[in-house]
Amino acid sequence: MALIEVRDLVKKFGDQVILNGVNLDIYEGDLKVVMGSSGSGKSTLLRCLNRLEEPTGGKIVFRGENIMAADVDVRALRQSIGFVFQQFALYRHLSVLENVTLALRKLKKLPAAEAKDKALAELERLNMASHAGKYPSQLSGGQKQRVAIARALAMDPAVVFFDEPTSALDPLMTREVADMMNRLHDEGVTMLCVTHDLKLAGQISDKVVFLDKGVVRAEASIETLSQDHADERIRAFFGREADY
Ligand SMILES: Nc1ncnc2c1ncn2[C@@H]1O[C@H](COP(=O)(O)OP(=O)(O)OP(=O)(O)O)[C@@H](O)[C@H]1O
Repeated sequence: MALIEVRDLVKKFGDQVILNGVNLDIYEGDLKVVMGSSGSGKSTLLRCLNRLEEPTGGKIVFRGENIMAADVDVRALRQSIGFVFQQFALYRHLSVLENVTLALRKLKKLPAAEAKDKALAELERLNMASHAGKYPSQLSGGQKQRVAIARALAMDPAVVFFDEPTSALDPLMTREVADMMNRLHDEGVTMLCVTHDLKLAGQISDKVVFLDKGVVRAEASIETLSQDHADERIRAFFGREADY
């Protein structure tokens, strides 16, 4: 059984149809990448999956539970989904360690010492423990993103969502984040990443989902999508300067 099953998902804003029947399965251990042109609804899809947006129709089943049901525990749902954003979303006035500890104290209600140990272990996992006492302004973009990933993982989520995690990063730092995501994939962490960064997609995933005009148009390797796909528009989209 898939960890997340998306069936015929529809999302409209007024009479603008953004998602028009999306079908997608995410299995435990997947590192799945969703690509699509700007405005194709990638972020909206992620936001429907953790109920930050109210879907207009269709079905989302998460760990066997219909999360569109009226009585779903949205707080618990959000706690089981880690989120990593383009702009890192770290608190500037808190140290790296405090940034990772905060949610463990506030949401998981861990005692201070336990929260600190857990946070340090996650920072260690992301090769960031030696930076624990620094502030975000003292870190490179790639390092900030690794702290954001450590913070997401510290909550022991069932899946981590990434929304354009490398948009603010140069190619070297993108590689750094991609390497880390690959390592987490090897460790069995389930991840769903939306991006328009072909480099990142090529570095982290052998299967890419193409979202176009509100539906999943194709799911295949970038090589297949760029070279062999029958739809010329898909070949053109994935055939862009792909020097990954
Ligand atoms: N709260 C909202 N109200 C109205 N329209 C919205 C809202 N959120 C998103 N949209 C519209 O939905 C469409 C899809 O937006 P979304 O951010 O999901 O696309 P995207 O594929 O993630 O784009 P990008 O790659 O540019 O981030 C856009 O046309 C956007 O203007």
